[in-house]
Amino acid sequence: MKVKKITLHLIEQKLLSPFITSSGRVDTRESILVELEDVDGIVGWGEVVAFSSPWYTEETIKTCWHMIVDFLAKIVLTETFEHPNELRDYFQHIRRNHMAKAGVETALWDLYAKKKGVPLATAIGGTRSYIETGVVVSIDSVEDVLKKINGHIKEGYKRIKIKIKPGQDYELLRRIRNEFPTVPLMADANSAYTLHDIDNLKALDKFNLMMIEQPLAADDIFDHAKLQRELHTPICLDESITSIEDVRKAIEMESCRVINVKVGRVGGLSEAIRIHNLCKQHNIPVWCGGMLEAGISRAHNIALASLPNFTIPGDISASSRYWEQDIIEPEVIVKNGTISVPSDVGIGFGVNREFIKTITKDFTILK
Ligand SMILES: O=C(O)CCC(=O)c1ccccc1C(=O)O
Ligand SMILES: [Mg+2]
Repeated sequence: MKVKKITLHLIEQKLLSPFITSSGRVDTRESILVELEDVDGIVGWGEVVAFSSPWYTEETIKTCWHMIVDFLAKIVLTETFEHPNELRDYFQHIRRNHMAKAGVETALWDLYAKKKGVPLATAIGGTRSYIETGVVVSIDSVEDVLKKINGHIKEGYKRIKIKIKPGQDYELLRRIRNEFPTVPLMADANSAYTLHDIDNLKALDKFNLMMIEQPLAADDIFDHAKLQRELHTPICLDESITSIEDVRKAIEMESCRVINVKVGRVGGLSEAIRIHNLCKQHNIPVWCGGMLEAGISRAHNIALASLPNFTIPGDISASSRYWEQDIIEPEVIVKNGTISVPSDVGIGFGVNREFIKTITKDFTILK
């Protein structure tokens, strides 16, 4: 593959409803769409999933724009690639900046699959034609959380994830379990607790949660190992896992029993696949996390979740969960809690350029 042109599209869309976690709130969502065009005129699409402010990781839309324009683009435009895995080595001397790298790398994967004439899911070794999926309810009043859960169960989602924080945990979960005693349920704390809260966290064991996601600090695997020894509920790591090396250490230390894989957080699909493979060897189930994304990242997630060790429904909801209109065609629909893995080449969805134009705030062309 020889890329001759990179177009970055900075888009902004309003979420249908604000998304609130213990560490941040999102009302409008900026994203960078990465369009790679090769010498034969074939186009691959990626999406940078960083937020406008650094509440979830240290990256922002602006740092990603800077990284791609000033460092990553040059590598992609200079080198010739046989396979997208090679990009990982070229990017190695640039530290971190995983979401910027992933935006470019996933576009190269789409291009690669299109040139091979196969769906992206096939190109990465996916084995499922349908994926099971869950949905996330953000922090809200107990009454509204119960109402939303009820709606999502009716929509068919296979698993409900709620956001918790100190003071909005025990009572909320008690009320949820009262009304929905058997629904597959998990809680995501986005690092809102410390080991001082250990008794409060142990008290949540009785709600039969599938897992508790990232209770402790975003860069920690040491305290999580201590906590996991005290909890019956499996811990799932999200923020703490930024690479396969983090996974190796977390498994060895027994810091968690489940891992949330996000392509952007770990720097691309190649790293996500390696993480999937390592977890499979160690019988650690994985699931695909979400980033309130637009359709291109959603399509990459669907392909990723078709790998065999993605055995737990992920945060890959329907386009209509967050958007009035998605940037891809057709939009992603959830039927009986499942999404079908597309059989068209590459990401398997069309990209709606006309709609993208109407939500574009800035763009740049790099050659
Ligand atoms: O539905 C989604 O896209 C995922 C929602 C979600 O939980 C989330 C959204 C943005 C940033 C971090 C997280 C998280 O998994 O912690
Ligand atoms: Mg999380």
